[in-house]
Amino acid sequence: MDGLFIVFEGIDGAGKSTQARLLAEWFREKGYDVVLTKEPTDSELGNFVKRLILIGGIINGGRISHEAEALLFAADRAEHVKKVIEPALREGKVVISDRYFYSSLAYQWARGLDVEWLISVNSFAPRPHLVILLDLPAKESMRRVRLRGAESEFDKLLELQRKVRENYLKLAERFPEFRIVNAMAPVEDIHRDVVALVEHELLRR
Ligand SMILES: Nc1ncnc2c1ncn2[C@@H]1O[C@H](COP(=O)(O)OP(=O)(O)OP(=O)(O)O)[C@@H](O)[C@H]1O
Ligand SMILES: Cc1cn([C@H]2C[C@H](O)[C@@H](COP(=O)(O)O)O2)c(=O)[nH]c1=O
Repeated sequence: MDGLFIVFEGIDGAGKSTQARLLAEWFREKGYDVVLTKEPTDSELGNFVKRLILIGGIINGGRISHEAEALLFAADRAEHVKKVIEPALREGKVVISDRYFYSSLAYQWARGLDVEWLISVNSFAPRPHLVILLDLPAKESMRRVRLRGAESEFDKLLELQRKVRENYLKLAERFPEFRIVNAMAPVEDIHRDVVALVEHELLRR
């Protein structure tokens, strides 16, 4: 594949969509053809998955299993890969995705699934050239997304974000495409760090 494939990952509110948009603008100003995309996708399947997570995974009054949830994310991803990512890369475009299969590894692992099973379920997904992990403490994530429900709900969500963050840091040790960026910095400073990583990758090609 000739194009360049970059993924932003991180816990909720880490600044992925902000940085993905800024990076897409940076590439476009330089004359590159860019596809800015995300997961879950904006397709019918992706919207179904998004609605399902928002209502806590409940179908017909019962919670679906975490395995079924992981497979639904993977089904949306398979369509994303076949219909959007691979065609754009074949045409030599820059593809920037806000979340990808590493989100399944970090989140569904935090929900108790086996990470090796998750890796195998997602093995159809081509590895990107760069994964930019926007690393943020869970408390700041909660402040940014303003998830202020009942105290018990807040504690549960905070604990989940903590686990997800830890998982991402473990994944960064396992997958060499990861680069960690401090997401506590101001937006413009993070963008500058991201551009430096991308320029380094462009020089290697
Ligand atoms: N570096 C930053 N410092 C402070 N606030 C930020 C920073 N980057 C983004 N934000 C703010 O934090 C919120 C979440 O940002 P954004 O939507 O980019 O994150 P995200 O990682 O895509 O979130 P989600 O995973 O929930 O979709 C927004 O209100 C955004 O303006
Ligand atoms: C792709 C993917 C996502 N998730 C989770 C992560 C977030 O909590 C939501 C998506 O929210 P966003 O505001 O659109 O980023 O879904 C997941 O658990 N597993 C995945 O594979």
